[in-house]
Amino acid sequence: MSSSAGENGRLRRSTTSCAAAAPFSCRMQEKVKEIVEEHFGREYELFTEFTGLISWTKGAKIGWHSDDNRPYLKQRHFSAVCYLNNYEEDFKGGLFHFEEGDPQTVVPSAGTVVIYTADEKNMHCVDEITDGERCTLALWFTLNKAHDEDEKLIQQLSALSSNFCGVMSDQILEQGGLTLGLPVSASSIMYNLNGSVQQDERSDEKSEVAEERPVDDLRLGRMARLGFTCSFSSNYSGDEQDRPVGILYRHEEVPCTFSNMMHALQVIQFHHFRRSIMKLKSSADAEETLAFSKIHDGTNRESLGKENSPLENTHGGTQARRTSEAHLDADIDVRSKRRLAMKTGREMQCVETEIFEVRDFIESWKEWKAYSSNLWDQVCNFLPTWKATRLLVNHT
Ligand SMILES: O=C(O)CCC(=O)C(=O)O
Ligand SMILES: [Fe+2]
Repeated sequence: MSSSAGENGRLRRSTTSCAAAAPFSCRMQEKVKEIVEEHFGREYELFTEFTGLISWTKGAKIGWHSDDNRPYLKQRHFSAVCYLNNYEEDFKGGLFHFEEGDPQTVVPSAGTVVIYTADEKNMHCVDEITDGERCTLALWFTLNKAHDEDEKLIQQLSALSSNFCGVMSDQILEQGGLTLGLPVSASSIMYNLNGSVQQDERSDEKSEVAEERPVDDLRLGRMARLGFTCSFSSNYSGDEQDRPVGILYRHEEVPCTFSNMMHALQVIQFHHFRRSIMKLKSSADAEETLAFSKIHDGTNRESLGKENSPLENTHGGTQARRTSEAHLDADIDVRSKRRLAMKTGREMQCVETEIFEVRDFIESWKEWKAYSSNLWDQVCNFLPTWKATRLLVNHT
């Protein structure tokens, strides 16, 4: 880990590994808090006021502001933004700038954390995202214990567990218990950084409406990005947040039911994530197969050149290309060839993401259920300790 202190009490710190990739990481939170405490000489004095996993997509930006620039944000004393992916590689635009001092510009890269005081000494902005998705974990810290987000979460989980204590986690999930109980993140209220009108009131500059239709509800907005919409049962009279929903993928009904919108979004996002992992694995397999085939028949794929790549052939190539493919055919089976195409062909990759298999989605739905059921068991397990210490600490 390297770090350098700048003027204005800022620190920019880079880690060599990306611990931030773990989505629900208390450890990450604690680590960042320690860094902030140490840098600002506030050891053991800070409480986490807000943690948000934030996705910035095309059109999103934030103008010059300080992070405490509203009366209801005055409890924010220190800010930390952890970058979870890479400028230029994963998204375009989205540079972070301080109005003055050093460093003036921060180039987001996975594992880098920028920390600064939340007051007007550190006015900053983020350039518009012009392509891709920029992912960050934003944290604000406070000296005021009354604004400790851990304590609020513990209270909510306690209330939930007292309703469902002793009930099988599976049944809780069936009734929507877990998704109902987990707090709707503040980010769904504060941020809708999808290129539609920016809802963050802290910024005086509103971003332009991009070509996407403005979606007020972040959950619906995120579903829409992945091709899904919600269908609501008409005969429901309860709280809107708890309304059971069905989903459609590109107007086709998906045969799964969800306790509420949040639950649907969780499964959809998990499915998306699971598919991307599967793709990565497949392409790694294909690479291995290819390497094996090179050893086996002495073919050097590089020397075949782009014209001769098997990918070209999947798009209907010339006879010459086919000949090269036939050469490779000796060792690469049809499945591996498809995988290889997925890895090397951007065009092909796009086509692949369009393919939606209901059976695959149901698999994700089941896996998510098992995951959240396990998570619930852990919450129940740790809750007594959390309540006693009034702190969510990592027990693993
Ligand atoms: O994502 C960033 O780089 C900074 C975000 C920011 O300034 C904010 O959320 O207040
Ligand atoms: Fe900010």
